[in-house]
Amino acid sequence: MTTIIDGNEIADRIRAEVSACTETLAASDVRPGLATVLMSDDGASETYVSMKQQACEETGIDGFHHEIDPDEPAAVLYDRIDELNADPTVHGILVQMPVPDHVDKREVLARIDPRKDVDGFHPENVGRLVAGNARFKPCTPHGVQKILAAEGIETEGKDAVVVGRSDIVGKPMANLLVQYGEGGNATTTVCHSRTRNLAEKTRNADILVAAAGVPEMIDGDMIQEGATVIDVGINRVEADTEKGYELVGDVDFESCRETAGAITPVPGGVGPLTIAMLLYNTVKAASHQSGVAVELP
Ligand SMILES: Nc1nc(=O)c2c([nH]1)NC[C@@H]1CN(c3ccc(C(=O)N[C@@H](CCC(=O)O)C(=O)O)cc3)C=[N+]21
Repeated sequence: MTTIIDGNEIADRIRAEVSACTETLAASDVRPGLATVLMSDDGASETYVSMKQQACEETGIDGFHHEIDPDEPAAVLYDRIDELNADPTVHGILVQMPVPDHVDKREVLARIDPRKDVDGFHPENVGRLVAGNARFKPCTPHGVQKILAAEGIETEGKDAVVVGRSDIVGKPMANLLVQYGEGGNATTTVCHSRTRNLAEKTRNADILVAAAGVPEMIDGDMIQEGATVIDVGINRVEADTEKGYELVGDVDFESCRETAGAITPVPGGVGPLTIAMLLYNTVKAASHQSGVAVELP
């Protein structure tokens, strides 16, 4: 029997734990604050940012939302980041990606105070993660680790294959899987657009993480019987629905569901965990900055 992993349920449990932490902080008059900055007209980005703000409200986190017209010069965004860095009510800062072409993405990531970098994308935090001393684990890969733990899926000694090498998912995911300790110790392979004989690699995976951003690229004959299949892809594809699109993952769910031992759906799989781990990192940031201890799992 294939397990269809319920990401919403796992995320709800983590959100309850985060709420307990915000109560602990509130008892010391600390209210965690998360600033989100959107410099884009993209509909999907708007949806995701508003979901993050909603999630903050539900867990006792102050959400501060900032919108910058995508036609403004890059300096407007840089100045806003400087202001948020200096604002003591803001413990976490998230600049929604992608930013417009005339904005230097690397400058954005490097400019955020690394102690407020709840995405974990600042070079200092990337370095710490790789060194096995993470401050903030990037939300999506951290969420995948939480899914594996919640489902009792051991990673130690397993063959893990990550498809995709992005800075926000593929690279940190592979790093976490290969590291010493819980949720790590896997023999990890990273595949990407230049990989030869991809199916040969993916068929070797006990744990397959699909994060290439290519709709339904992983099909049933590319996976091993009983594999754990984690689908990080969230692709809007045109469809005859009310909204004019539907969400599909990087995994062809129907063709994989029989063969897989466990599989995450899209939506309702990894996505909700990404948001839960953002709340988690925000509470962690507030705890560090205020010196009030919390017990995050
Ligand atoms: N600095 C930055 N940090 C991010 O974490 C970040 C970002 N930029 N840019 C865009 C991506 C995308 N992202 C998602 C988070 C949750 C869902 C999510 O919860 N999805 C729901 C469905 C949502 C829907 O219905 O559209 C699900 O999968 O069940 C999706 C996408 C965070 N991102």
